[in-house]
Amino acid sequence: MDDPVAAGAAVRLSGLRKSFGEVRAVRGVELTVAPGEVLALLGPNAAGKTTTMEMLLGLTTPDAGEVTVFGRTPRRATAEGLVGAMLQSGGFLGEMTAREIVGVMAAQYPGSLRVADALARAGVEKYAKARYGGLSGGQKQRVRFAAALVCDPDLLVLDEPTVAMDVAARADFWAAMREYTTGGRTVIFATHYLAEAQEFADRVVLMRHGEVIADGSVAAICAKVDGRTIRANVPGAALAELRRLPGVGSAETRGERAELHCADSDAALRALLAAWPAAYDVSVTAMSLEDAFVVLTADDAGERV
Ligand SMILES: Nc1ncnc2c1ncn2[C@@H]1O[C@H](COP(=O)(O)OP(=O)(O)OP(=O)(O)O)[C@@H](O)[C@H]1O
Repeated sequence: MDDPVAAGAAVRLSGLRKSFGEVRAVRGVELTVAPGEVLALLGPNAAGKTTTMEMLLGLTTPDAGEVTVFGRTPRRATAEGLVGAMLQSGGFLGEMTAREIVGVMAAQYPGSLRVADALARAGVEKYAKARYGGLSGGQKQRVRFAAALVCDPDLLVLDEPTVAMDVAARADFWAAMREYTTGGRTVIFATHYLAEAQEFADRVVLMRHGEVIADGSVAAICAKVDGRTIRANVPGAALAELRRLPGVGSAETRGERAELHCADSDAALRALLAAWPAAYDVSVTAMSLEDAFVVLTADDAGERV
């Protein structure tokens, strides 16, 4: 490994491929993650995010390509306690308590946190003695977070970590994550909550059909998509008519509420108001990560990226 960035990387994925029968889940992913980066892995359902993470953790064997985690094989990095993971699949025995689960994890790694600290960081103390099987979905997620944290890993890999958490639990979770990353530790998380990526990630990697289609800061990803978004209530307008307006790249409607992604929002706005003078509640905004996501992952978007 001659490249010093790659040599010191937290994670390096090169030429990674994985198929399940006819399904080409991951098609040649290249990714180098520096220590200390907080990276959000985004993409629509079936984009290949979970499969990529499972290969990164050594849980799935790639058909081709190479994975290193802190210069080691994924299994070795995990065995050394360098990696903590929270995945969608797999759970814990329902009869065990959170304290027992986290205790079992801690016993495997010499440099682990105290069990009570991991439970506190994940906000689990109140139900630490309750059976895992009797907890709610969001509570189970917190226990899984405590189990991922307890080995005090340098890299956390989290697949949709806040799914099933309520608003307060999500806020607690991200506060704990901020504390964890302050020391320069690395996080890779997949999410469908784009606001979480926008707020917490230094870097966003967008996958679609098993490939990385965009990689950069939130600002850089948004800048990949030219233009602005016009939102307006447009009584009587058909979607096809809106899509044909000058300057409009793509459009969606919900009832009379229209959302137009525009390369030239000035031209689009003039034409919109000329055609439908009764349009109201009009706003024109720069691209958000969510807008960019919609445009970049649309099925005809392959040529734009
Ligand atoms: N064990 C498996 N057996 C067969 N097909 C699989 C398996 N795991 C994943 N796939 C397929 O690979 C593709 C990618 O799935 P993956 O779970 O990696 O996507 P994802 O981006 O994580 O999706 P989601 O956002 O829905 O979690 C999908 O078409 C999925 O059906």
